[in-house]
Amino acid sequence: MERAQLLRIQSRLKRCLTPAFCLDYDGTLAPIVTNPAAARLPDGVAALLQQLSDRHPTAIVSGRAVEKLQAGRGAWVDVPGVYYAGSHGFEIRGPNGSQLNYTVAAQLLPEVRRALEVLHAKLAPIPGVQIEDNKFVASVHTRNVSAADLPAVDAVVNGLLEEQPLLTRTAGIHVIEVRPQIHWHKGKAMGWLIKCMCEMLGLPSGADSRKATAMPIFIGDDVSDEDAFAELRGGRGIPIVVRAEAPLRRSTAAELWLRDPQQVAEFLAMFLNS
Ligand SMILES: O=P(O)(O)OC[C@H]1O[C@H](O[C@H]2O[C@H](CO)[C@@H](O)[C@H](O)[C@H]2O)[C@H](O)[C@@H](O)[C@@H]1O
Repeated sequence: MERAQLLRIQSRLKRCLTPAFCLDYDGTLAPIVTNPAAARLPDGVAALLQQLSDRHPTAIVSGRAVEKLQAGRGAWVDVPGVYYAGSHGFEIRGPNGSQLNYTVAAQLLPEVRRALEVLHAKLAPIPGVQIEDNKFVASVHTRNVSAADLPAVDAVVNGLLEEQPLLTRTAGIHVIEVRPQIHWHKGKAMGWLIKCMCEMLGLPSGADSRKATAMPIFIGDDVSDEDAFAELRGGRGIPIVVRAEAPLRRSTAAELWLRDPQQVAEFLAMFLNS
């Protein structure tokens, strides 16, 4: 990260007690891989998250279902002090053993289950399609689908939404996602999480005092992260996009830039050495 960017961060952090880290998973902490089921944290990153969460409020805000990330056999993050907002924020959980367990739009879960069944049945004939169950979100991966077949995938998803208007579609990197149609996203989830983290850590948590308490640092690489970046513009936080190339100003609401997950890890490590 350039010196000018670091100075901007330092001057914003001077106005509050602590940074609050909200970190996307795929493409931010874990490098992008062709098989969505194989995306894992690089060596050392779980330890880094542990140390970070010992000192500062720290959360993973991801499109993945919380179960895949949080704890237990085979969980991909499994760091005791970390908070989670999974399924793009539809499910929020506190660290292992905490009581915080909040879901948004639980009444639409049966709709998402039904959508998964329909997608499996109708997309099975199209080579390369992978369907991932992210609990509140049905993710249709198109990375391995030929360009000629993409319109057919689109048509199936649009047909499904005609039958299930309580759901909507969003787009990510080679993925179409079907989720509840309500005004909730990573940005809203981040705001709620920070309030909860301040409360649980005994930090001032009222709407006004929070501004001087926790300064959100959101790092993400994907379309859904833009909702969180937008909430933090204008000094309300530190929105950082992860991209291989420096982003054009209009292509993101983020104000700062890191190149890849390795730079993200280096950036986070800085907060342990300062
Ligand atoms: O919010 P995130 O944690 O970034 O999750 C967004 C989506 O990430 C995953 O898909 C992406 O990463 C895969 C593994 O590197 C890659 O194969 C895929 O093409 C990317 O779109 C995840 O599988 C999705 O369910 C998430 O919504």
